[in-house]
Amino acid sequence: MTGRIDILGAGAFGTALALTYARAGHAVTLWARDGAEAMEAARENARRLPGHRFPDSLRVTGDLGALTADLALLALPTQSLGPFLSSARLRAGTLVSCAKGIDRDTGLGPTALIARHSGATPAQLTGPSFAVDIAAGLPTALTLACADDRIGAAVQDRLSTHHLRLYRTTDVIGAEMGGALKNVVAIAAGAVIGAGYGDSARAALIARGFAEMARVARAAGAQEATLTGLSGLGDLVLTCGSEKSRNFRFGMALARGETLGPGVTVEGLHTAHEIAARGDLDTPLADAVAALADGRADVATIADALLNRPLKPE
Ligand SMILES: NC(=O)C1=CN([C@@H]2O[C@H](COP(=O)(O)OP(=O)(O)OC[C@H]3O[C@@H](n4cnc5c(N)ncnc54)[C@H](OP(=O)(O)O)[C@@H]3O)[C@@H](O)[C@H]2O)C=CC1
Ligand SMILES: O=C(CO)COP(=O)(O)O
Repeated sequence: MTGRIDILGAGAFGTALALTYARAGHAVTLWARDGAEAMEAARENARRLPGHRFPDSLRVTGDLGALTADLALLALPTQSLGPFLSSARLRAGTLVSCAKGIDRDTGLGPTALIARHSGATPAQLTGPSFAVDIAAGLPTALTLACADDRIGAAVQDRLSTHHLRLYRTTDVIGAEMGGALKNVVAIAAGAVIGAGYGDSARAALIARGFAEMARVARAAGAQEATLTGLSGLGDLVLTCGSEKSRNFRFGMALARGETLGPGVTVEGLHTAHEIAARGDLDTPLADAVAALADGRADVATIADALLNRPLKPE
């Protein structure tokens, strides 16, 4: 079934989804805070996702008042979501967040932010998917999480395409936590590779990182099946194994004493600080990523500390 879909946030991911749904026959309106007219004229997002011509059924606007679809996707970074939602007064009945993080001001995930700031039904779209892969039309599978399974099923149906296959869950916390926490492990994995510790060390880090993810997510109420699914393990494997990931590249850069350019979204940095600041669980990787990013320790010191921890059962 095709229809109208609004997408807020013309970054790499919002643009990739807009291309996908417009190609599938939906009438898509993509909202950008800056540069909407230029994108509309060029029929391309040259800054965030170059090389993909917009289909005729995709239009770009800078006017929130032009958004009238009953279903809207929010493709903004997590830290922008709360302030944006509190001022935007969106009219869609269902708001689907695509953000992978935890809000540092409130400690809330994206769907709780939606519930706090709007009357819409919140849902979360998450899982292993690089914007460039989706834009290229490569096969992708994601998780659509919605506490209301009837609405979730309708959204799953509407947002699935031939190349973009959505699975469904009502475990919103599990889906959100998997997406947020895998970014922290990806930064650590990037640091391992950037420091030259090799593929075996990265594999160990991914496995121990998954144990840490599961510990934190379970404490928040996540279900096991969600953690081992696309939104948890699936996205962890993708993000820790590819230099297409900004979180992974950020970790590599940190280990080498370099920086990424300005304006690059690195969600895992905020999530690491949030988890480390909570301090209520054993989270050595989140603590290490926060310390590395703050310049409180270098990679060699952190690796030594992790390796010198008391031996224990797996
Ligand atoms: N890229 C990917 O492969 C994937 C990304 N995601 C998730 O999607 C979310 C967005 O990421 P992505 O699109 O890649 O990020 P980008 O950095 O490519 O784009 C972020 C977009 O958000 C806009 N934005 C930032 N702050 C605000 C604000 N306060 N108000 C309005 N607009 C704002 C930016 O506008 P401007 O251009 O003007 O700065 C930009 O268009 C993240 O949570 C990410 O984890 C999920 C799956 C895959
Ligand atoms: O979430 C992603 C892939 O699923 C994108 O990862 P990065 O934000 O690290 O680029």
